[in-house]
Amino acid sequence: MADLLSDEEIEEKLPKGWNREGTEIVRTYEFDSYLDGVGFAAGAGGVAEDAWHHPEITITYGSVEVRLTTHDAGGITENDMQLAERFNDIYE
Ligand SMILES: C[C@H](O)[C@H](O)[C@H]1CNC2=NC(N)=NC(=O)C2=N1
Repeated sequence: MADLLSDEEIEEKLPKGWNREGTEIVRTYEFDSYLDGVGFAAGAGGVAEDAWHHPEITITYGSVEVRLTTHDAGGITENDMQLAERFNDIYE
């Protein structure tokens, strides 16, 4: 199981556009259409399933909020950071 990251490590490792909120890291991705957001969420879901590490995804009109934490560890680990980077790769 991945180890919890320290406060300093979290700040240092946060991928572009992501912020820390307690025991989670969060990013809201903006889209021109609702269905673009749905498509992004579907892709993110596939990447998450491959990684066996699952985010909370909230789809609204024009944006998708993604929240990551490592439930097994009770906080933020390297697994969250790596998946956040992969979500950024899908988006960019
Ligand atoms: C039993 C199963 O391997 C675990 O529940 C996996 C599944 N997906 C997961 N997703 C997240 N975000 N954190 C976990 O600790 C986690 N653990």
